[in-house]
Amino acid sequence: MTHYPKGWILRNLTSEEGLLRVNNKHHDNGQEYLPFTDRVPSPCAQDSNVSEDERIECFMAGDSRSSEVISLTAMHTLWLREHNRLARALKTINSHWSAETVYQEARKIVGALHQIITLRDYIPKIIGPDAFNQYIGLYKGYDPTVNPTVSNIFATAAFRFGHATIQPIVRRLNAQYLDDPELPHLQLHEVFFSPWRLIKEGGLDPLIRGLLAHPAKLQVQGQLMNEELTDKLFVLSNNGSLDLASLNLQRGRDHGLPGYNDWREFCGLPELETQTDLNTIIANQKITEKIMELYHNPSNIDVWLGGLVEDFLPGARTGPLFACLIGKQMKALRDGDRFWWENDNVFTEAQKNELKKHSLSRVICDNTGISDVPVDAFQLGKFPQDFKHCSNIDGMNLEAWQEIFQEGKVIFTRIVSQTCGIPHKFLSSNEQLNS
Ligand code: HEM
Repeated sequence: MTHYPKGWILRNLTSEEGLLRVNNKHHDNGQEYLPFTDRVPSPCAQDSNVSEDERIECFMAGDSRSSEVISLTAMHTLWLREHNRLARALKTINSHWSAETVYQEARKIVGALHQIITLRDYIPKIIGPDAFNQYIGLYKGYDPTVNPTVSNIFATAAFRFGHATIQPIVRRLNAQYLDDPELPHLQLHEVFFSPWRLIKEGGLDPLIRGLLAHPAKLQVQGQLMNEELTDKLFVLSNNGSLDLASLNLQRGRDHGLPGYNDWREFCGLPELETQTDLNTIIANQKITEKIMELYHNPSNIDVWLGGLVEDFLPGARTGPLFACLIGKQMKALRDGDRFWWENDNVFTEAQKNELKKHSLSRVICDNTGISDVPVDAFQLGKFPQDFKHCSNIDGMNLEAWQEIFQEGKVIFTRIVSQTCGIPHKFLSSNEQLNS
């Protein structure tokens, strides 16, 4: 697997037309599902009301965790559909393209969309505008001296802040964004490795509506993680129930992560020596008391816990330490990536202008039966006032990927100017294709 955010979740599933393989047994109102794993019977949970021959196996995707929870499966499925939608559209406008070219070009666009959605739409809301400017800032081009490897501290502590943002309840909503009596709320543990609930209980749409119209769990210092995750977590490598908080702490120790204060120093933040110091960054005194009782000295605090429990920065969902660690990682992933979507000669200017128009909401509109979405899928709003019909959600125009033939040969890639529209500027396709 690669470190870069490029949609690698979709790898290794190609068919002959440059499409990703799909499920040939089940459809979601005519739309595609991920294929099932070849290893049957798979360990995924089954509907207890049906017989063995109606088994729904675990899905197969580029990431073995795609069936962990059905909301994650829904996102994998959405991107599978987006790849195939793009591949079909690209083939329509470039009928001379081989399956390999179609696959690579669709994959390249999906990779760019992942980068845009992550860095433009998601990360600023997590670390806040100030930390975004401080640690990430504007793109200035590829820097070959930057190592973009995902760091131990990022994967084992900082980005696991997400575990405190998970709702214990999974909601499925109807087209009016209301609770659907036929699809009652589920406890999170009821959707661990349960792909049957996606296929037999309404498909993607109700689940994605639930994600769009309900907030992530607000992380509060008195209750960082919900009990569905600390008492009832199920993973395939273990038969019993697990505790994700313990896993995170133990994983940090397994990986030899330095302690909380060391990482604060790494980020240029003041070291904390006493409970009074701790209270300058953790408002809740009961929590700092408890932490001191357990760890005796702030330097002993496990970095995942210390980072997680800090007061949020303004406009952020993390405190200063995780904002720094996530910000630095995101900058390295961007600046150290030769194929970053904004880097020179990766996409044409016209293609970049089109890519910028796209969003997660547009991907949802294009690949589900959902007709109303918020303009920004990461910004919580109320239905209907904060939602727009899909016909009003901007998206990219794939004409910027159309190759023009002259005398039977591909000579030009059309560059559509975003600002003035016409006249079109033409460049040699050799200069433009980077597949
Ligand atoms: C219901 C939702 C989720 C479940 C059940 C879940 C579960 C897990 C589990 C079991 C692990 C492996 C723990 C270990 O053995 O060390 C893990 C790792 C991880 N999780 Fe989650 N997770 C969820 C959501 C999230 C979210 C929302 C984020 C971030 C926004 C996140 C970030 C991570 C990261 C960065 C790792 C480490 C991955 C690696 O190093 O390969 N998780 N998660």
